[in-house]
Amino acid sequence: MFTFVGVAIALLATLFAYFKWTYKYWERRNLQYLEPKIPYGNGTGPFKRTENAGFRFKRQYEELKSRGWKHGGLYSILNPIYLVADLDYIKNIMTKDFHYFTDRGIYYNEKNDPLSAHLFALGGPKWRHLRTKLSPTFTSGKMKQMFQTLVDCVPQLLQQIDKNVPVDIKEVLGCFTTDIIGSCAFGLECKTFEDENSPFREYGRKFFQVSNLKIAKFLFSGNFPNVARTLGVTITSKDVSDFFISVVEDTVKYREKHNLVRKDFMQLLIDLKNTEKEQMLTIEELAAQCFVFFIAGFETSSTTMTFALFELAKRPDLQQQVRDEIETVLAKHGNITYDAIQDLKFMDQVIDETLRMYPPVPVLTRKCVKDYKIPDQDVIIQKGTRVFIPVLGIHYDSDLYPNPSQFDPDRFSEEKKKSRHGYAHLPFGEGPRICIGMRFGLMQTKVGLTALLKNYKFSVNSKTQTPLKMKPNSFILAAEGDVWLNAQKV
Ligand code: HEM
Repeated sequence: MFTFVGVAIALLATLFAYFKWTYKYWERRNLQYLEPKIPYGNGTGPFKRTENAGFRFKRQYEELKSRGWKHGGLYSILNPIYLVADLDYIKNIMTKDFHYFTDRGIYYNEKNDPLSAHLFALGGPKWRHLRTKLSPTFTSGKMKQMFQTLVDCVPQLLQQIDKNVPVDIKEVLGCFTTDIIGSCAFGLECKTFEDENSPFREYGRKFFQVSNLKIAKFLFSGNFPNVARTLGVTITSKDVSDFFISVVEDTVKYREKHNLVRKDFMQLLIDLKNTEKEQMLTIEELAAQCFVFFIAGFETSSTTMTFALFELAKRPDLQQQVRDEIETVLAKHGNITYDAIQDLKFMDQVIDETLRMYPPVPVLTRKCVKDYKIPDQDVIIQKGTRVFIPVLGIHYDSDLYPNPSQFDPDRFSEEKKKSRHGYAHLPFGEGPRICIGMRFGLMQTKVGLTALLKNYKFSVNSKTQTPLKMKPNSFILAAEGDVWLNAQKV
């Protein structure tokens, strides 16, 4: 018994000493750091989350700035994290010196969880190859070709608003973007409005439901990716994975058998699969890319529309300004067309401001892939270090955006945009790893907002809990609970 207690104490003491030694890493590398706590460093454990991680990094950004630091060290369990506050440093990392930071440092496991090996997570030459091949999928020409598919989803959206007043706008818009992405990425009619338990909606929702176990897996695999791979840790649950892989297999088989060609993402991936000889895409790799378009594409745009409508519902004057612009532009173009959407300049400002206050991805990450010397500093970021860019912190920095909690689209007038640092607004990221679907995301957001604001006046219903709270356990910034709006026909 005494021996066991003795061994346990010795082990604990060794572990404690190891943590203490590790937590001197940044000191040894000559970088100021925020004091970590054993065992989670500067983070929180999976079971004590009371806020979205974006807010923690926002506070840490504010802490660095208040100390006059341009950057600083943090720890996630036993791993050093490099947190950047200076916008020029951020520009170097994301763009100028990108070749040192080509990877995102997100865990994936091709063998046990094939859907996790997608463009967002992949690094190195595999990412570069796919990115080059997939980029032509998102040109403005391709967006124009897909435009009608988006517009075709509008009548069901409007029907839903008519049927349900007050309306749970987050849910309705989630269905709208699921239908759009389902059609463009999988070439399928998801019919989520007709069947609220349609598998695309169900599995899409499930992917974003974050349990403590999922957070624990994420924390573990992010910090110890090699051990996690050896242990076969998976991020996508089996039913979600089975569903998406079988949908893709069936669709590819059907199209190839019937020589069916459609103007959608799926087709571009099939072409890639069939034309590439050397680095041919397997069906699983193809499914992973469809999956990421779906996952990255529906929730980001539906939350953006939700937050924009929520803010506009509180400001009838701004709401009317957007409506007036829609009327003028549609009178000129006759209908909701691709070109009409490009002319909605004030709506662009509203969306930019919404994405400033509610960036769906509140923290951006990179992984250093070769030792990098910070310009003008005696600090070297070692290969393998994860780099975090606190987007939410930057977006709420009152030096960049005075009175940051106020919704003010005027901040994004051409003149004001020019007067700010180019990296002060990062809702889509920047550099070669910028969101590949940005054009598509903006297009569906603008189509949805145009259709809704043209036809309805929105106000906040008393069932909505204000001020809005953000989900603590979510990878993206999303409202906790429903967002209920009153909709009155114009
Ligand atoms: C409002 C809508 C959207 C927002 C705010 C958004 C935001 C982002 C952000 C912040 C990143 C990381 C960029 C970086 O690290 O520099 C990203 C990457 C990505 N997004 Fe989006 N996104 C949106 C819509 C979409 C859509 C519609 C799609 C696909 C159809 C998409 C697919 C992707 C993919 C595949 C990546 C990974 C790109 C790479 O690593 O090469 N996103 N997105």
